[in-house]
Amino acid sequence: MAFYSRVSGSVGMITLQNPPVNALSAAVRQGIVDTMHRALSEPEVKSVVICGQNGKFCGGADIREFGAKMTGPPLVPMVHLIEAASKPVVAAIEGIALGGGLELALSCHYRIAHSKARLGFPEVALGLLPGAGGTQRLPRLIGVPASLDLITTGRQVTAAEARQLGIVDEVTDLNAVDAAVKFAQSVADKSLDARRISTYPCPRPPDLDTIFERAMQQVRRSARGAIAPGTCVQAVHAAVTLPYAKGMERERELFSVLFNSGQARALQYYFFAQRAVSRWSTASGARWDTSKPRPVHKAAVIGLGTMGRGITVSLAQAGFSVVAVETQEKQLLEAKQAVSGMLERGAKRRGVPLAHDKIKYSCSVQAVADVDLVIEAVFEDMALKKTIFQQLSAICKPGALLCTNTSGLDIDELASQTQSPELVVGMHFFAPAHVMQLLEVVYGPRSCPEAVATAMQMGKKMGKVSVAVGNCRGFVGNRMLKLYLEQAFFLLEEGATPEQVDQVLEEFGFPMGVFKVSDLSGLDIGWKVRKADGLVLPAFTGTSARIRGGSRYSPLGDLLCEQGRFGQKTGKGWYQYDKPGGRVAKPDPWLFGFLEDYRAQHGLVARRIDHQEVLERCLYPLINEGFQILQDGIAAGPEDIDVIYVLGYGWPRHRGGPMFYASQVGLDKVVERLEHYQQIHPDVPGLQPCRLLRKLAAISNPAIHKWREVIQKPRSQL
Ligand SMILES: CC/C=C\CC(=O)SCCNC(=O)CCNC(=O)[C@H](O)C(C)(C)COP(=O)(O)OP(=O)(O)OC[C@H]1O[C@@H](n2cnc3c(N)ncnc32)[C@H](O)[C@@H]1OP(=O)(O)O
Repeated sequence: MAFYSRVSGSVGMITLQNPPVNALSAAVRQGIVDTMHRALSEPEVKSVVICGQNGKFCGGADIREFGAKMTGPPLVPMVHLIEAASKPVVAAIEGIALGGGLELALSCHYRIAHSKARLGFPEVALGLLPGAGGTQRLPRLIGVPASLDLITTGRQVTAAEARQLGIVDEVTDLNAVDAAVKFAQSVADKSLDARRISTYPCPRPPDLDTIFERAMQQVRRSARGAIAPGTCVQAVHAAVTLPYAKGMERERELFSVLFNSGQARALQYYFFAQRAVSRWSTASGARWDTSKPRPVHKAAVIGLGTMGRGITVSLAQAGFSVVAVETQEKQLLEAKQAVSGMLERGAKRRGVPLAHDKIKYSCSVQAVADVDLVIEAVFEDMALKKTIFQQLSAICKPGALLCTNTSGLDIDELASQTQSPELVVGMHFFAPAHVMQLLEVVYGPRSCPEAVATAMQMGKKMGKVSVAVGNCRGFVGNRMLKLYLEQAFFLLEEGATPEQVDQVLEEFGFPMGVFKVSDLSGLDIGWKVRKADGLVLPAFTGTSARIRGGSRYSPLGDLLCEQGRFGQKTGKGWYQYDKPGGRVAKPDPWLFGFLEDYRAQHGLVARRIDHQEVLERCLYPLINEGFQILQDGIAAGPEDIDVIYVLGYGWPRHRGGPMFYASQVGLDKVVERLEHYQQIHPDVPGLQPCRLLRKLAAISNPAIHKWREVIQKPRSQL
């Protein structure tokens, strides 16, 4: 709602009230309309101030209402009512003015912002455009190039930048509402003719066509299939080329196209999913609201390879004191230099103070004796990790949390090396650890709720989105990835090429296809894991060369590694590069010959594989594994899986994540296609729809937020 009061006799004050961000719900819009009419009808009121309760002006349209039938007054007539008012209206912007909130502010005749306020049009991230006149008013106020930047990127600006751009009239360090009241009194008698932005002509730069062409090219490059950014460009174009009323009509048409698109639904689902994962729960019943994190002031990182360095930087930047340990003097020095460089670049980019003095480097593991939490980040070798955990258990003070950065090893096996297995959790960072936003927090069967809560909170403090997952091989992300990789290999055996598979996946919206990513990460990493698992056997031919444990296995990746083709680092992998370390992937004629020889050797006849099959074969087994993970209680809900895939594996955000995508495709269709492929390839693993997927498909594809009701009480696998 919005409530009305009178200040100093002559100022009508409208206060938005809808915690937590004063979003423009039906009740708030109704409240604004009613109180505006009241302010305009009271003769003593000479001017009006609009502000938000609890130091937040307005977070925009109420996204929770988007899926439901529209009630209450629409936004557009509401902003027109304000702009057309005969008394000056001043927006007092504290905290945030985002989306519809900024549109509300732009309909006011003046804007006063607190210095800490942030303003912007984040609609593009929800698959929308500013649909209450934002695309028509902003260019009239600040010009086309700056508007295109803000509207197509969703970038939020500080009050200082907003002042510089001309979005706000005044910035104050004091109370913005008091300042707005004073300001409103000072302009009470002033003419409003020059204050209604919709009446301004839209500035028309001479190189207009070039500006719009460049903007379109830019969004096409960065949007990877998302439709909202390009539509935002079209809406701003209407501001320049059409009179205001016609521009508003065009804005409405374009908004409606976006609003009704599957992309907007996916992005809005994702918005809430990313927030939902902080309300974690574990298979044993521990929960975010009943588990208290332990205080952590000082942390340690053991092992300063690529991952350890990134983790050290993240911890120091988050304000923790860090003890960084690498046992060899030479490696320690190298790591110190690398970490310093990363911190310097980070400080420059983010305009924050350097965090060098937060880190103490040591060659001795004894240096971690007094820390509150250790993150072991040595390479993926269970024997080595076990030794370190035995040492840590003996050295660390009682109550210290022992965490391992692993991409898939058994947390419980490590916990069993310590005297306090309840204090052991996994923290699976993604490379580069100081950049990637995702953290999988892995709880073992014995991890206590406080340990999980502490790791989750540490992740948040490091600026990460932490997702709590159960302990199993590969956890959530890599467990599902295995199925995706396997299918990609099988497709090569059957006649596809790496370029074809990658192209399909990139058209779907992944920044890179599976083979390009493998080349980037290094083919030897998976090879080492497969060797440790006993999957890499000496070369021999015949059907048994492609069978492991009764299922089909493709040794293609192993064969490439045997040739020393490890990907970008060696200049050759699934593609060729101009030099070792080169970045630009080019098709390699050698590989075509290699695949032909391989097929001939194994009696395989290449067939034409179409786009649809590549997509379904790569994605549906991965999705099926996601359902198996839910069935096993390893992830608490589909949102957890989707957030992991969007933030950790490049799944296109405008498709919501693999589980949301499946819900859009239709679960019955996913089951039907998996069964189809299973019939054709009965020996291929991962094609058999799991019980939960079948069950959900059978009850007519319930909406994703209803799945939890069907997922049986997670039975602890742990
Ligand atoms: C004709 C249509 C015209 C206009 C279209 C629009 O206006 S679309 C909406 C545009 N606004 C946004 O996109 C803002 C989205 N919100 C945010 O970016 C952040 O939430 C915000 C406001 C910067 C606050 O961030 P913070 O990190 O402090 O908190 P958090 O993100 O966890 O949010 C707190 C809870 O508020 C809920 N929430 C936030 N914004 C909205 C909103 N616009 N509508 C409804 N609810 C919103 C958010 O979901 C959190 O609640 P939770 O229960 O945890 O999910």
